[in-house]
Amino acid sequence: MPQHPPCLSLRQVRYAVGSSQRSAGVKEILRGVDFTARSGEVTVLLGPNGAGKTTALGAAQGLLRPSQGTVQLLGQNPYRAGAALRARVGVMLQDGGLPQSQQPGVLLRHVARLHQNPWPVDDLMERLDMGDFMTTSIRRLSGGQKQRVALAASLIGRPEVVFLDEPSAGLDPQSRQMVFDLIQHLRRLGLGIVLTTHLLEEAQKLADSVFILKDGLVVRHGTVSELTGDADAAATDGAAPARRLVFVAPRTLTRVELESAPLALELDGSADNEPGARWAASGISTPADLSALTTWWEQIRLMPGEVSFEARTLEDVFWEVSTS
Ligand SMILES: Nc1ncnc2c1ncn2[C@@H]1O[C@H](COP(=O)(O)OP(=O)(O)OP(=O)(O)O)[C@@H](O)[C@H]1O
Repeated sequence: MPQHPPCLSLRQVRYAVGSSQRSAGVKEILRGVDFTARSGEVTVLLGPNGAGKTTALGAAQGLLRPSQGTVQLLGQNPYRAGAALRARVGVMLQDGGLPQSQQPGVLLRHVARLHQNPWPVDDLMERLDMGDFMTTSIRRLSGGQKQRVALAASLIGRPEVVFLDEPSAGLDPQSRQMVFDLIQHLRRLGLGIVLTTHLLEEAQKLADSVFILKDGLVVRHGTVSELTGDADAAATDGAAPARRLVFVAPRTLTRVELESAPLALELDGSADNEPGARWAASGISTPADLSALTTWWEQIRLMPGEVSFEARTLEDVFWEVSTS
């Protein structure tokens, strides 16, 4: 399948603060970041607190000037570009960036008038179910309502690229689904969507491509399947990164039985080794590992109930990266 064209690229971007003259010295926040986002795709930037996500997005939007490296946003250097480029880019401001005394309807109609071909306010209002609070001042809105106003404001100018910072933080499941649907719609329209989130389940569902940042460097990137190992498994002879298998033991396992297990076993959410306890076997990456486990069940005459195989998730990958 042909790849979509890049709408944003960071190449070996470094960003340092401080001065060698000061006692604190120079602190390098970005240490050579490579990042690409494509039109018609959702690109998710993940990373633990302090990894450098906000700084990288600041460089991507032209708010910061990298100490080294290049940034191209819609083919231009965003730090040098003027209003014409800014009109083609949407940025979702966090709550603090919204004018608190305004009503959402007044704000969105005002912003719409600043653009040549704005997204119809009524359509956005409907897609984000904002009808009930369009005439309430922003100050009085709930956190989730403010989130939706901020999202609508970032889209009203029909940008080609949109930066969404935690777009569904604090939303109830119904509102979150609306935001999901809107993001899918934006993707179909061909926008480049750059998203940061701490909700890894959301990232897993939405992302075409994921970049994980740690200590100012991209430590992993790829599609969700590539990162969780599904793609490897399909491409090779079935070997994949280690997974977990959870089973319910209908009886207590003896110490001797546990010691003879071919793989590391641990209780999974059950407090005691008693009938009905859930056990997890980790480190399963080949059919031979599975076979060793079933052979062991046969040897100890155990017929487990509820066997389930847990696929690796983006959350597993994130934890591996964060704790390594
Ligand atoms: N101007 C600055 N001066 C000194 N340190 C800074 C500056 N800007 C950022 N930092 C530090 O750089 C690191 C990366 O910050 P950044 O805000 O980019 O991280 P983040 O990944 O967005 O974190 P979070 O998930 O907590 O928002 C942090 O340790 C932060 O304290």
